[in-house]
Amino acid sequence: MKTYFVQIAIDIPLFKLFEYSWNSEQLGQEPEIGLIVEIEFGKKKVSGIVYEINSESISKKENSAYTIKEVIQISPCPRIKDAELKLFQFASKYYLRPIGEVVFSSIPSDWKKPVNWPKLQKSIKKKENLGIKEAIREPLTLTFNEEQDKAIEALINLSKEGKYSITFLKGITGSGKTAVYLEWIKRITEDTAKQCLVLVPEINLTPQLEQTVKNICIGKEVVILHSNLTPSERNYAWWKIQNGVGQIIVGTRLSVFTPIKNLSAIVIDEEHDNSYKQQDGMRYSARDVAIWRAADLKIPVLLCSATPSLETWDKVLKKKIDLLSLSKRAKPGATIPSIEIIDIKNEVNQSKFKNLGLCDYTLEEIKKTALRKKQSLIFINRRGYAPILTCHACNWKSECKNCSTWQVFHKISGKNKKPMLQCHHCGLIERIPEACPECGNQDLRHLGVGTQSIEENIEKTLQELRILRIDTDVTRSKGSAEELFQKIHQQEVDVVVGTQMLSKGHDFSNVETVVVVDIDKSLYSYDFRATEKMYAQLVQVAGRGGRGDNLENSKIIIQTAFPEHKIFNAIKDENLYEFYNELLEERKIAQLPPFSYQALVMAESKNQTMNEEVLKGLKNFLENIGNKNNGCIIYDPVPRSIQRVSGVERTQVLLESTDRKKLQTCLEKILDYAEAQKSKNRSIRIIIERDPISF
Ligand SMILES: Nc1ncnc2c1ncn2[C@@H]1O[C@H](COP(=O)(O)OP(=O)(O)OP(=O)(O)O)[C@@H](O)[C@H]1O
Ligand SMILES: [Zn+2]
Repeated sequence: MKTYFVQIAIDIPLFKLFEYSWNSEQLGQEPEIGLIVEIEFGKKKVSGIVYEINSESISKKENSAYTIKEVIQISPCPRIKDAELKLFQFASKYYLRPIGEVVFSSIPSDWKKPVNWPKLQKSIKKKENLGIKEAIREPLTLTFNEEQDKAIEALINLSKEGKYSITFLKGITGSGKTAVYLEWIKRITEDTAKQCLVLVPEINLTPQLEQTVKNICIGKEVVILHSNLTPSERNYAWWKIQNGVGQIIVGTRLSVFTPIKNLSAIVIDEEHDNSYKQQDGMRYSARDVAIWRAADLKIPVLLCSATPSLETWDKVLKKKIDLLSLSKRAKPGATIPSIEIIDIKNEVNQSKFKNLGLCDYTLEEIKKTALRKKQSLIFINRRGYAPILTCHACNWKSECKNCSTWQVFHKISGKNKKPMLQCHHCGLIERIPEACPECGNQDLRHLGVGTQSIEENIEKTLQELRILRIDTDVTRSKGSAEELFQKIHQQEVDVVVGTQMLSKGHDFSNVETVVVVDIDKSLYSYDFRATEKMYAQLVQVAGRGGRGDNLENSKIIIQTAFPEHKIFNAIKDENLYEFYNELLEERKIAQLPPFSYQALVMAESKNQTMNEEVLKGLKNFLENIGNKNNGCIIYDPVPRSIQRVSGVERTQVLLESTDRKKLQTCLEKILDYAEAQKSKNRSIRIIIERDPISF
């Protein structure tokens, strides 16, 4: 046995591998790419992954005084397999992040410290010995309708072919998409060697889905993966998946990187959902990574939604993605709610409406719904009591000290449930001033509505009703969201007020009336995706109504001052064809995604001018290396839409190209520039983001 030199990737933000020597005799085996090992880095003992093997040292050649440290030991982690290494390499290159960071994002973080290894192994053994006592379940068997049958058959044929395919299952809300893909997965996993990955957008969606998966796929080991698991839960889940024991994996975006022994199919539920996009660290899209992974493994991938992203829909139209459709609600007795657009133009200036945020008609309908023993759901995308506190005399506003945004007025805040001002960006919490900090006037007023004020208004006006509020302020502790959703399922409440947490995926059986308030700002937004996002949100929210028996009065009430906006016609018949064609046409004319590819280069520091200088330098840099017009448009530096967060000034440059490869080449050059800037000036952070969805 001999000595080798291995290049190791570590979880640090440096685009560099580190050389160590490998004493095969001492380590008991020859080196292999993908092994996780213990090394000394600086003075710390850390985990690293073997990424390259050489028989001679590279660093010694360059610098003979260099002493090369030895790999200390091999971890008990299974070796990262070639297919996964390829996946990590792709993500590292495409999203321009160091490989070590990508690899270690796929492993529970406790494994990063070698001192933990024995403890982690012990905990896995303990859990294995304990065995899981799964409750005995009544299998949920559905008689599928014709469309569902057709979709299932088509999918089964695809998985039999054993090659890459990409299919979009378009189904109106409640049309039984979940039932279809679960039946498919159940059939695939009848072969006990096979594993399937189901990606879901939100953590709070998984409890109900977990039960449904277990009731349909009886006897299969279902593993749930999301960021709210305890470290020991995550560790065991990851272990089971790697070893092929967990056959069905239901997880949020991070699970897309999990090593899976025999991955045979991927489902991306609610594929349009923005939470598939990671917005910090490695800014990846789990949907796009999942599709790449499926193509690489030559397995089928299924995207599902009632409201596809325009990117996906464009590919459907171009026949790059196959289409399967479900056009009816699946449950016998379920209805499609009627849509009522309520014009509030005449009411917005009336003090009654201003105080309540709800018009008389809406209140009346909520009351009638409760009298019929049905539930109402009020959707407002803003938590807190009111978005701004203001002084009537001098026009002072509750601006955050650290950010270029307003602090939100919370009437109930923290454990003591006291009124406070909260910044939703930096988290700054302050007492409500007794008088205006500028002019001393004591008459401070709040502007606009939030979940808390709507809740309070209904409590006051419809006293006999039982009300529940669901937003992240009340669901912060683990498991509490689940408890609250149970209250809705068990008919313990008449009216639910909540944020978008309410809108996705929930299968409520007694919601008759759905009310949507305060959406007008998003209808005319600078964000070119605003209409698409709003459409998806409205259809999803509307889709929570009329899902059970005896809900023929089911209706969706949308309060708006712009009833003529084209979005409302599109929602009325859940017919997206025409509406999407129109949106695509607009994007085509403006050469916006999906007709071009975008990236952001962002600079963050305490100094806006410095940010701009550095970003301006970027253009010169590209010109100097002869890259001026390499098929990319590079726009001028501008402040981000929220310019300052936590005292940090944020500036961006947008890059656009109709050619993905050209954009990639350009970004790789920019990465060199960013790295050079970083070593010159430590007070500035440069971030590159592919395919951004918010600006
Ligand atoms: N063939 C069927 N017969 C009876 N009930 C069905 C059938 N298919 C699905 N269902 C039921 O209809 C309800 C909605 O189905 P599912 O959740 O699969 O729809 P979905 O299209 O995924 O909905 P959404 O997009 O709104 O989340 C569920 O309660 C499900 O059990
Ligand atoms: Zn702030």
